[in-house]
Amino acid sequence: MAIKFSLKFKFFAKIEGSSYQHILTEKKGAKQNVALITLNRPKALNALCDALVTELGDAVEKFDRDESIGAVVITGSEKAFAAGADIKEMQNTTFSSNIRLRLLEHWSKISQCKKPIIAAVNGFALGGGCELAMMCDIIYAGDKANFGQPEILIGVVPGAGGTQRIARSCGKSKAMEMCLTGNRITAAEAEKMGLVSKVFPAGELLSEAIKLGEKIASQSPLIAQLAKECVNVAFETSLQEGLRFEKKMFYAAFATEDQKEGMKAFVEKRAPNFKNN
Ligand SMILES: CCC/C=C/C(=O)SCCNC(=O)CCNC(=O)[C@H](O)C(C)(C)COP(=O)([O-])OP(=O)([O-])OC[C@H]1O[C@@H](n2cnc3c(N)ncnc32)[C@H](O)[C@@H]1OP(=O)([O-])[O-]
Repeated sequence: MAIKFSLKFKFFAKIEGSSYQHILTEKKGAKQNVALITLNRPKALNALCDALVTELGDAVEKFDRDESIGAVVITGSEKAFAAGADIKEMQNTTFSSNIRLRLLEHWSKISQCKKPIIAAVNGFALGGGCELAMMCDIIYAGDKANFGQPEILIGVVPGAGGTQRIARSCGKSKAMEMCLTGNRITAAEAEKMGLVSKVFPAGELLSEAIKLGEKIASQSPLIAQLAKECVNVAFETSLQEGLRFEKKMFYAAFATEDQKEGMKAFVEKRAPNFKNN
């Protein structure tokens, strides 16, 4: 009985976010349908230590399963979104311990989320921080943000998608320049090269990101999930395969009640009332 109670309590506490040490979680927006996860390790500029990434993965997974949530926002502080993986924690690991302990495997929980994730980036987004932002679906940046893959400066290569995601979304030359020099780019440059969707004054960034989350959360969650999957397929397959996949998803949308409601509402000149069905 006692065991049952404590397990139940632990589960509840985690959902509320109170048991997390390195992140804060809350629900935002007029309908409380946007999850906000704030990286909160200020002394280390939100360096992504193993414990932080484990908590982040756990929170993302829980919000992904929470039917009241339609979009997730991940942010940091005004000084740093995240200054990279934790160098102090990594410095003495070895090739064999990396394999044995499956280093970085749990980072993939973020990109496996079915719901749309928005990165709201102020300050440094370096190394693993830049890679974390790129695991999200949309990046909004504050005007003082800067992005970079400085791994080469400390004798390693990016390990959580930097070489692959920059190359795919911004082309070879930009990816090579960032990964071979470790140079940082400004928010304006990141916007110009398509890494970032929009740039806002730093103080307005979070509210804009939440507003975007609310807009996404007001759509059918079911259809938003399909749309996210379709866009992601573009990064993983040929154009013909991607077009075929998109067409199948388009056909499949007609099996949902939300498609019927969406089109009916258009014809009746009213707002749709999506049921996630
Ligand atoms: C995931 C797969 C592959 C990814 C690999 C990577 O990401 S590799 C990493 C790629 N990233 C990088 O190479 C960037 C490394 N960071 C920097 O270059 C600079 O900190 C800065 C330019 C971001 C800010 O300069 P600033 O003068 O404004 O601030 P400051 O320097 O005084 O820092 C304040 C405190 O934060 C600490 N801390 C900061 N970052 C990390 C970290 N990643 N780790 C641990 N700790 C870190 C710093 O030690 C200090 O604590 P201390 O010693 O006082 O107890």
